[in-house]
Amino acid sequence: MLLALQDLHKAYGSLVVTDGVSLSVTQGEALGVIGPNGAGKTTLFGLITGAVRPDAGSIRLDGQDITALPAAQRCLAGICRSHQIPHPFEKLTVFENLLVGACFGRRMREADAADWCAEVLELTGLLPKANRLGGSLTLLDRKRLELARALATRPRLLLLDEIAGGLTEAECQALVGTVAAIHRGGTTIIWIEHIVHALLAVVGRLTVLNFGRKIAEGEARGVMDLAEVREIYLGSPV
Ligand SMILES: Nc1ncnc2c1ncn2[C@@H]1O[C@H](COP(=O)(O)OP(=O)(O)OP(=O)(O)O)[C@@H](O)[C@H]1O
Repeated sequence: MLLALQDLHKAYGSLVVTDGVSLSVTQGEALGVIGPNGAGKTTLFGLITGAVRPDAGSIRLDGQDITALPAAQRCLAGICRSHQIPHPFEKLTVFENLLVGACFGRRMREADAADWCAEVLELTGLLPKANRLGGSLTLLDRKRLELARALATRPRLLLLDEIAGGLTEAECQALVGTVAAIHRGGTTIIWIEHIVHALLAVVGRLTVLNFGRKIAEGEARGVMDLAEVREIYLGSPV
């Protein structure tokens, strides 16, 4: 098992955001996470990356307890995420943005980092924009850069937070192709996404959260067909 979350709890005051969530991801798997706004999906990524400390429960990577490991150490261990709202280093070029990930997020030597970042630029379609400033990009390219920066850290476990939102259908399809290629390359992925058809093109398994609880999990299309999921998530009782 690559990642195992056991009975995680997190509350902000009286607001319970993560309520006894357990889940496991095997090496090479692609898992989708869906749920209504405020269900606790992004908080789950915070817990996995170390930005958010759980009130109770444990997180294991490769069987090792990393619950108390700081975020930077988890990145070095191979866990990296993208954020829902891209925040590139606006005054650095696209290539430099990636170098930061490779050199500081993974401590690659500069020459290795440059080679790897060139590969990531190619994979994410950003090669023609390598010398553009991060702050000058369109939404699609900012989203690509957000994904590319995470990838630059050479993660074993890549966490994607709503990367398809706000894109046109053609842009969304292009992004799906990129994520599928990353997955085929052997990277384990957990993807939070509201654009369900994009998610289903890549993930084999789905976890559904509602009010901080896991309410369903299993083979992706089977989960989407569950009456409870359709009612809670799609607002359409069957
Ligand atoms: N640092 C914080 N302090 C207080 N409340 C928080 C904090 N972080 C998240 N919350 C609250 O926790 C709840 C879950 O937030 P979270 O962002 O995890 O949900 P989500 O499922 O990712 O939602 P969305 O689909 O809208 O991104 C929300 O009600 C949010 O306002």
